[in-house]
Amino acid sequence: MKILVLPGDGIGPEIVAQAKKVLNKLAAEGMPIELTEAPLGGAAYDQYGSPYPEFTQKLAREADAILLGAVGGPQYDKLERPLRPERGLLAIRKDLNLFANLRPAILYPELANASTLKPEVVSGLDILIVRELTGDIYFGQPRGIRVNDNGEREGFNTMLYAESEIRRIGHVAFQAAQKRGKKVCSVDKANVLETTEFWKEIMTDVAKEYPDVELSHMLVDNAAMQLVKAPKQFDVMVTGNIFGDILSDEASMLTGSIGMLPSASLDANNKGLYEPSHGSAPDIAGKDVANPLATILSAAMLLRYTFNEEAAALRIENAVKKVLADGLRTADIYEAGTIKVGCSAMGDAVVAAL
Ligand SMILES: NC(=O)c1ccc[n+]([C@@H]2O[C@H](COP(=O)([O-])OP(=O)(O)OC[C@H]3O[C@@H](n4cnc5c(N)ncnc54)[C@H](O)[C@@H]3O)[C@@H](O)[C@H]2O)c1
Ligand SMILES: CC(C)[C@H](C(=O)O)[C@@H](O)C(=O)O
Ligand SMILES: [Mg+2]
Repeated sequence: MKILVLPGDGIGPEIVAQAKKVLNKLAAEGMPIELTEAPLGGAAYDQYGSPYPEFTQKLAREADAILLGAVGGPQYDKLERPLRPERGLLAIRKDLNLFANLRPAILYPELANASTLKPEVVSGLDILIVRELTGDIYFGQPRGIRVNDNGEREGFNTMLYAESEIRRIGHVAFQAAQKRGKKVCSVDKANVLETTEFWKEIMTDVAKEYPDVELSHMLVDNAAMQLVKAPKQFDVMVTGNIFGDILSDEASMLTGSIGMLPSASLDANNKGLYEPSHGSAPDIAGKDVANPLATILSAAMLLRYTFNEEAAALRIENAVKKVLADGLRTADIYEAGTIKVGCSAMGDAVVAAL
């Protein structure tokens, strides 16, 4: 079980250290886990002058799975675009063909009051957002900033999806729905954008292969509204790269905090990169206050999806439930009557609960 660890920037090293404690505990019990480490993002730029250097690329290609913290920070925002940390993340996703991004938004009952929604609206929430991750306006060419014919500067990007890209993410979504609530909601902006009108057409076609799954379509603006109005109407949501980015951050708050939302980014063979859905949180970096649970839950997804270690994954998820039931909370999910702990203490508590 070759796992490459990419701590990244900001809170990345702090939260990844907690997930490593969990994996090391399983390794000490005999699971054949081998951890290696490399830089990605700003940390890689500082060391190698590139956000996705060859050193990291070689290890990433060799690994079975990758655990990432987060990348980015204001100190890198003035770099030329290709050198920015976020480009390193996009590059590794593309390089490894990690097109299927699974972002489960699950409300743990202990966090019902931490959710921004009323308990009756959100209790029992369990949505899986399936976000296409290697296409769309994130990668479409041409792109850039140029001077137009009127001599004025303009920025431009291209929203692009090939039929094969839509089909393969569609299959991921429908197959996930078959194992869950048997509903897929495909989110588009087909009333305005040809790319997503095409998306809708292809999704409708893919659905014919899954007669046991109900397909619905929703415009993205309405979907954003419905997520906060009545989120339990959703089972699996499938959408493109940019809409999925935005809707998954929105969905995270229904679960109490962005610090609770893990993710898996998979290729066609379940090689995967696993990371919390949040960023490097520069505002709280280095203070030992970040919530490491999204990263720890990402390690559980890693064991489940890449290694088929369902029992170990469940054990980690149950350990997280136990520490929440014991009342432990990082600052982002703290409420009166619970016990506030730091990032590292939360990691230790999860290991103890294992
Ligand atoms: N996958 C990634 O690596 C990733 C994802 C999103 C943003 N980013 C990058 O991160 C940097 C900061 O972006 P941002 O501020 O827009 O988003 P962010 O997700 O880093 O932070 C948004 C807010 O959520 C809080 N937060 C995030 N994670 C938390 C955690 N685990 N525990 C407690 N609070 C947490 C932060 O303190 C901040 O207030 C940018 O450079 C951005 O490009 C990286
Ligand atoms: C940092 C950025 C490139 C990234 C994205 O937009 O995909 C992040 O927001 C995410 O959600 O993983
Ligand atoms: Mg995002």
